[in-house]
Amino acid sequence: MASRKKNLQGLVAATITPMTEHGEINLSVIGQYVDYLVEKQGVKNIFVNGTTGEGLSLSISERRRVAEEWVTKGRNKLDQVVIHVGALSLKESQELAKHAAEIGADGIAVIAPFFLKPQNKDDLTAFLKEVAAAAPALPFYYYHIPALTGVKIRAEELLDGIQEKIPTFQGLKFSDTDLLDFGQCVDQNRQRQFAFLFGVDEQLLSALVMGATGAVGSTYNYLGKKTNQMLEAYERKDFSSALNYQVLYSEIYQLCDQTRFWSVTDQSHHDSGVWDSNGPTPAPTSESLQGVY
Ligand SMILES: CC(=O)N[C@H](C=O)[C@@H](O)[C@H](O)[C@H](O)CO
Ligand SMILES: CC(=O)C(=O)O
Repeated sequence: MASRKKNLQGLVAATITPMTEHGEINLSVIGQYVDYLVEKQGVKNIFVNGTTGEGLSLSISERRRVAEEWVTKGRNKLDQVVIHVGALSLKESQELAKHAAEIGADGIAVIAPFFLKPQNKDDLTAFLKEVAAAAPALPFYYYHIPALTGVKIRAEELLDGIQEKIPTFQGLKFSDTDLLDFGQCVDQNRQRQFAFLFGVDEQLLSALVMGATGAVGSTYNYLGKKTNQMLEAYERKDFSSALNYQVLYSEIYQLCDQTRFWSVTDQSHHDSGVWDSNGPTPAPTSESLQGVY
């Protein structure tokens, strides 16, 4: 069984992967990055090697080293470190899951295989189950991001009966704008203590209404403090203040137009003195995530 740590809740920053100007992972700034998130942004949970961290553009060995460094530097400072271990190869995904358990991560997350894709819920569940089984003591999160994986199986359908197949299943990271699907996931699993982590930062307020228990996102790297204020406003039912915070995101969105969200995170870390330069990204592409959803 998964160790029943307290549920993952609140904000989770999807970390970017620092690189040197020569295209090597730059582990040396991760300690400062941890301190910055905790002290300046009030964010104590992280999601490593995901979309923002460009985990799928890193080699397996790089992913292992990055994960290890975050866990080591986050010890006694961060609440939870979740490692994304999804890969096209089941064996690689299992290797990363096992490694996450060995280094003492707090959970693993997996996206759907996105080239030769599972065609139905049973295929997808079978893949996830095999990965989860490689780390039987770690909480397991399914990372639903259909706009990027192309796997459109509804999360609500996937979650139906999932705990019988995957006993370590502990939650969903939902990166999609289909709030009907998200709301149904929450509603149909009220008896289970799953984490429902929303992943479209600019729509978080709407997802809170639908029952989100937390959020994972790239913008919490630099808007963590502000978003925590939005969560507090929501808690005290001050919806007009909460909305003001959410509206801020449309400005960020404009800033990100024609660029990559990584660049914005990188620039904010640069301005805050977390590092001098992030250098190139792992894959020499210029793809922008603007308009993914
Ligand atoms: C595709 C992508 O990167 N999604 C991130 C997490 O799921 C979000 O944090 C977005 O970066 C953010 O919501 C802006 O669209
Ligand atoms: C946002 C997020 O969760 C990711 O970058 O994977």
